[in-house]
Amino acid sequence: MSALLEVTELSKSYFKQRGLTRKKIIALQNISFTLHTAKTLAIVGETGSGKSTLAKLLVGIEKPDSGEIRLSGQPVEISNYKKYNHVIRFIFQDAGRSLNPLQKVGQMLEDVLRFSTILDIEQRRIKIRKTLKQLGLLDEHAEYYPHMFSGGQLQRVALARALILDPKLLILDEALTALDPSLRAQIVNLLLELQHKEGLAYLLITNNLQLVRHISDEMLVLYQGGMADSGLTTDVFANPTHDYTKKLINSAF
Ligand SMILES: Nc1ncnc2c1ncn2[C@@H]1O[C@H](COP(=O)(O)OP(=O)(O)OP(=O)(O)O)[C@@H](O)[C@H]1O
Repeated sequence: MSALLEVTELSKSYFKQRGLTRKKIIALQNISFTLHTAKTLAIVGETGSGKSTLAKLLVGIEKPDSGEIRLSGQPVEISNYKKYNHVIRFIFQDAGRSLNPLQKVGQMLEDVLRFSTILDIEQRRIKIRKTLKQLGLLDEHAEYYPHMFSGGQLQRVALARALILDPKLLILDEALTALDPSLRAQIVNLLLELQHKEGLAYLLITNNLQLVRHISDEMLVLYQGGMADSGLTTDVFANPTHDYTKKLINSAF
């Protein structure tokens, strides 16, 4: 069976203008990993290590300089966003608070379905109700504006927007960081339940090592754009090889 996501030798650099010269910044260098259905891979690393760049390459916001991304065995074509935005969805830090304040939740979900599916109006209505329910929200929440929700409910709404297209992979870029611990625990439980029921895979970008140890099957530690350590989470925690990983683990526990 081929992997859900296979990333091979991915590299990306940026150029920053400094006066008259352009400075090359290597954001990612030769990153490779594999993610299987219903599994969670954590990406950890200090600020500037390339975590967000990796997420941007995976969802097609940025183009790699070299390397390959394969989804279910097929190479991803960055230009064909609509084709695979069903498969990979992205949810970022404070996603709940970045929802359009002037749009009711039902309308927001309706827009996602109208843009990306061929469902008719009745099928869309059913799908919206089903998705809200899946996330522990009510039918009437479709009529709510974002400011009418609590923090935890808002995060669920953001998840509803990400999950309504039945993706196979959800990228969570510091998506749980701003939540208080009890709310985070609730959302983590919900994510694990969805993974179990729907076979969702998660790519979790975070520096919360407790969370990494709790929910990720595998982890990849980035250091200055390169791979410092990678493998089963239990193995990396037990036998970190790179000094940065050792420091990170020591400082967290
Ligand atoms: N659009 C850009 N133009 C120039 N340099 C960039 C750009 N985006 C990222 N970089 C640089 O690439 C490197 C990696 O950045 P990236 O945002 O991926 O790191 P990160 O690990 O996600 O950091 P953080 O945790 O702060 O978000 C950094 O040196 C950053 O300054």
